[in-house]
Amino acid sequence: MSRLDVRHIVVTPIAFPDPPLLNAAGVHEPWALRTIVEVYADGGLVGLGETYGDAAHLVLVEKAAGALIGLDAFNLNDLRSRVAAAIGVVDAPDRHGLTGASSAEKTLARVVSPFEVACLDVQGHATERPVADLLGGRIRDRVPFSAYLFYKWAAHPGAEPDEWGEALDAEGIVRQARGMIDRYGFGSIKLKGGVFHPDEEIAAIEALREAFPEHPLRLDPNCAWTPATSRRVAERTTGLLEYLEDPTEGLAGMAEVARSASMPLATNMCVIGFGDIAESVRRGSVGVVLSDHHYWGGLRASAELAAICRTFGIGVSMHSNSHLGISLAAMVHLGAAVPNLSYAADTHTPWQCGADVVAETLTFVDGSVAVPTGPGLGVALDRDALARMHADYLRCGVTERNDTGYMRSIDPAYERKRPRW
Ligand SMILES: O=C([O-])[C@@H](O)[C@@H](O)[C@H](O)[C@@H](O)C(=O)[O-]
Ligand SMILES: [Mg+2]
Repeated sequence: MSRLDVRHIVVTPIAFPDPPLLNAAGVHEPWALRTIVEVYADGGLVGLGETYGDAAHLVLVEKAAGALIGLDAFNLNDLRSRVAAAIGVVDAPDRHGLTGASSAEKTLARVVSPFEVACLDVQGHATERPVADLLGGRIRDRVPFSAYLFYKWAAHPGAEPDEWGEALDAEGIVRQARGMIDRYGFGSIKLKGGVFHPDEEIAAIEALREAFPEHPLRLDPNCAWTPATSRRVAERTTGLLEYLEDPTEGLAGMAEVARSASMPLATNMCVIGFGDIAESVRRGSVGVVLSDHHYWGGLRASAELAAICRTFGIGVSMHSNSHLGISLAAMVHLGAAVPNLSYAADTHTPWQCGADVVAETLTFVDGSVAVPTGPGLGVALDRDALARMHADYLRCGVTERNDTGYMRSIDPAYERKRPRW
């Protein structure tokens, strides 16, 4: 096949309603932001990508798009070089800090990612093969996800309650788990912690264990605890958790906790780039890495990460932020092709409350999503939804995810602390 050149790229920032989910940084704003990338190539082929919508990131994505015209959609190395040259050495951190520290390397990876996914989608359409085949071929036909529970308010201030209702204690969390498992069939459960005193979050884990004796459980406080608190929680949750995610900050702190914890420690906050892996292995900081193609540089980079983890006997799962159906499809293709996806992946899909930018959203059956068999990612844009969500972006007034700022607008005494306990 001859070259398949990129002719035109459309970058569209969008917003969709987000429930008031609580975390260690504050609370989700009423709108979540994403950016949708459409890459048009020779022969009328189009590929899709999805990424963050924060203003500083959007500027870089737009800059990169301009540099990719004429790129051969099969040359993903050239894609990375062009993006690097277009944006220069720049660090565009996210404000919430829930995906760990920022760096120029991570910023570049974040900007490359949606274009890489879109080019793989183009390649898939050109070859009439699913993206999973381009990543080495599917090892599984269905990719398992976990129920991702959040403490939450019933509604944003002044708004109508959302479909999930309030969850501010163990009883509310068990109710939420039941609703999510009834609807999606998830076979494992993750609780987003770092919101209440660790004793309350341990009580929620104990209540989940009682209500769901067979479901593997995880707890993720996003580094809200000191190493000493983390060790205490690890001891009290022995036998309850399949892994404890990012209890404390940094590779040294995690290693200190890992030395006494009976369960593996997982992370999407301290091993966030290839440069972190050697030190993590040397220190024994983590037993599971949650890959995320949005900030590891795309699907191929995430597959490389998984191969390195395999070498060192480190487990692999997938991290999630608020996302829509293009990202879900990308995660499913990656999950299908990674041999050592050792844990069910995270997803925020239930929190979208049905909103999507793709025409036919992939569905969960028994907690898993079937790997699409059609060409490319196997999802198509719903153009009316895209236009509606872009209009929402323009009118919603949110240009950057700011969980702490939003929380402070409701409770001026709120302070962001890491660690808090
Ligand atoms: O959506 C959230 O509030 C999560 O806390 C998210 O931003 C984290 O990045 C994530 O889910 C995690 O696993 O740390
Ligand atoms: Mg996490």
